Amino acid sequence: MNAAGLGLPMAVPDEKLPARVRIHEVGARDGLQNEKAVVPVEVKAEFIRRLAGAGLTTIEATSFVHPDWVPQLADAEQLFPRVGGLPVALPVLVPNLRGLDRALALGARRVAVFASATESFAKANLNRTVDEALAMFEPVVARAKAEDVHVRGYLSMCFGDPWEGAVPLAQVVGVCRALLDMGCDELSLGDTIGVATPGHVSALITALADAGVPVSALGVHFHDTYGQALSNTLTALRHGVTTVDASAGGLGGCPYAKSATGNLATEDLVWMLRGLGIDTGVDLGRLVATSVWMAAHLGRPSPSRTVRALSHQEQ
Ligand SMILES: CC(C)(COP(=O)([O-])OP(=O)([O-])OC[C@H]1O[C@@H](n2cnc3c(N)ncnc32)[C@H](O)[C@@H]1OP(=O)([O-])[O-])[C@@H](O)C(=O)NCCC(=O)NCCSC(=O)C[C@@](C)(O)CC(=O)[O-]
Repeated sequence: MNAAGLGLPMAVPDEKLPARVRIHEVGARDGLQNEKAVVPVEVKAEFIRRLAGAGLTTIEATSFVHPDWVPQLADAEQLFPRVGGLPVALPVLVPNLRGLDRALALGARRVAVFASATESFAKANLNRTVDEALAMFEPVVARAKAEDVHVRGYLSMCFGDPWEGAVPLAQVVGVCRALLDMGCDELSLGDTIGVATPGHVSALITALADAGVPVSALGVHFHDTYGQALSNTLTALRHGVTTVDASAGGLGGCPYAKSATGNLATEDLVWMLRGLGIDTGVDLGRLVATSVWMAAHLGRPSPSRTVRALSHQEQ
């Protein structure tokens, strides 16, 4: 499948949009953690190699969490050495010092802690209150920074929570500030259940900026439950955000959040950005082929509209 020569629309220059966007690819971690079947480690490694071959430069590889909590990623020790030598950034999730030790022992240079804006999700995902989870992350971030390891701070349920409903902006801003103050290099604003709309995205980024959070430190992480992920992304870009999380083929969800569906598909994102003349360095044809290949392993078609449109003869 070759996406070249498809008559892509001409880009109209828009000075509010960035010239380049960094895609933080989460398919191998956020995507595969939610699959019922455990994908064999060699297939995961090949997935990551193919994603790198398609031009993605930040590929979240796996999680060093308790294997009983996320059995789909229990093979982190086997996976990381298989891909660690790739010339791309390979962040991994670590909830605590035990997870950080495991990741550092294998040479990980980028880690992510994952906080929640709500008490319900903190309890479901980490068996902790919001404050207890932040206390658990503090020594993780301190040790990672001491070792010159880059730290991302995820913040889940920024726009709505399946148990608590609407999440006040001030609550989100407070946890973002705590993550930055403990030393996180960047934040990822998670719409874990995909309920955000563009006005809400605008309101949150404005509230964060008003609280002194630099927009350059923000990434966005949208799920596409209500079909809003691209509109939300465009809104974030207009506010100056240049890091966008996406999952190849739209794989994903979260095992500890009721109603979380797939992430924004990387192909859908790349299609939109190309149309806007925004550089990502991604070869869309190779990426689509990768998602078609992974869909075959999972035994079902990719939910990504772009994958379906560009590969209808192959699925
Ligand atoms: C944090 C814990 C461990 C607390 O779970 P806990 O049960 O409270 O654990 P604990 O601290 O009481 O320890 C119990 C045992 O687990 C061991 N243990 C403790 N930590 C580890 C570790 N890292 N690796 C291996 N073993 C570990 C520890 O050593 C101990 O072993 P024992 O002494 O009894 O033999 C657990 O809740 C957990 O692993 N949670 C992870 C959940 C998860 O990964 N969720 C998905 C990622 S978040 C997400 O997807 C959202 C995101 C990021 O995409 C953004 C968005 O969309 O919003």
